[in-house]
Amino acid sequence: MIEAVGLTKRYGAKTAVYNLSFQVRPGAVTGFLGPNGAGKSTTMRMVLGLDRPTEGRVTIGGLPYRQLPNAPRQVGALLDAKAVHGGRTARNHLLSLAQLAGIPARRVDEVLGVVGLHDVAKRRSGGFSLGMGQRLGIAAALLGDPQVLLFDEPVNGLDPEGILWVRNLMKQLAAEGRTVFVSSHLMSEMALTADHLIVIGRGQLMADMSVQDFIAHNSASFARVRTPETEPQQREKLSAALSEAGGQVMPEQDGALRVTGLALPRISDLAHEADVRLWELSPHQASLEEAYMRMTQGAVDYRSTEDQKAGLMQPQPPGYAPPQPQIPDVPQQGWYAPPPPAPGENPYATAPPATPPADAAHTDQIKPEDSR
Ligand SMILES: Nc1ncnc2c1ncn2[C@@H]1O[C@H](COP(=O)(O)OP(=O)(O)OP(=O)(O)O)[C@@H](O)[C@H]1O
Repeated sequence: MIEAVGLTKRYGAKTAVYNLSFQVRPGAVTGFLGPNGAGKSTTMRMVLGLDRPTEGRVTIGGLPYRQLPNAPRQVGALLDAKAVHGGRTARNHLLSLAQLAGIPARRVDEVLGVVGLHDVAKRRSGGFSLGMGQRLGIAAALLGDPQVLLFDEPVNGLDPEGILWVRNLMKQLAAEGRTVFVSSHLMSEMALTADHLIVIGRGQLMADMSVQDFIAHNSASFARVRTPETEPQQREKLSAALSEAGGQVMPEQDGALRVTGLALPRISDLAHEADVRLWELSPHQASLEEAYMRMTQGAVDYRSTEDQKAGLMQPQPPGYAPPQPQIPDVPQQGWYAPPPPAPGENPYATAPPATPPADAAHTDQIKPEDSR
């Protein structure tokens, strides 16, 4: 288990990570999410003893990384796939790492097979594509058969098949009982890969909860209602009637109304009573990506001046507290090669969207999009 307590890192006047406390448990994939500059890499570097915390501490299995006996056999990491000697072959790169850590050479060939680089093992890594480089970095992380694995943006530069492969690899490693900590910008990818999420913004903890709970808390449902564009007074009339009945009504960019807090049949009845014609009345569910963007909106350092989603930030409801994670007790298994997708199978198929909770229909300033 990785445990951070009050972790803080300052670079001069810049606070990269502030008072961060979390646990990353074995037997699960924990996604580490945050916008650019949120402090994900800094946190991972502190976990790996590459940066010293200004305050607080972070331990792996109860010890700081630097005090772990034979650390490369206990902890594997991919931080920067480009940090390799480009003049060396893939095999020689891994061999040199293995020798430093006292790992037998046969393990090098094993991990080359696991990441699918066996055929290019004798090629210089300097000529590798971004995706091949990522695979080599993952091979290096797996070399010591470690119980704890950290991956910083492992799907960067990978094609869809590579992304699916990484997704399966992470899940398999966790199913073997390992601790898997993976950073990403992409909620959509993490929602498919991770069991648990730690979200940070400007170095501070914003959420620490299971993916299931994140979906339940954030996939709020709402209705879109549209009246004839030629009769704006109808829209005003409907808006007033819905608000009076306790709904939260917000205008959408295309002239429709976004309504939360009222069921669709009730909206229909109220429109009928107000003698307002409807051109659209449709159910929608906020996407997880939007919920994540809303959560981190106030903590984005770098934003385009064209940003369409500015102003979508909503505070968490009063008394909001993330629930404790539930980690499955998965027995340790041996090594494996992740199976390729079966012929004809859609390798990009996703899990069905989760059902929102009954009380999820609260005010949400987000765009109408379905799916996770
Ligand atoms: N060595 C350093 N010296 C000064 N500032 C730093 C240093 N390393 C990181 N920072 C700053 O700390 C903040 C957090 O950076 P970090 O790289 O940890 O974020 P991140 O979440 O990994 O971002 P990204 O998703 O863009 O990789 C940023 O503002 C960054 O500029």
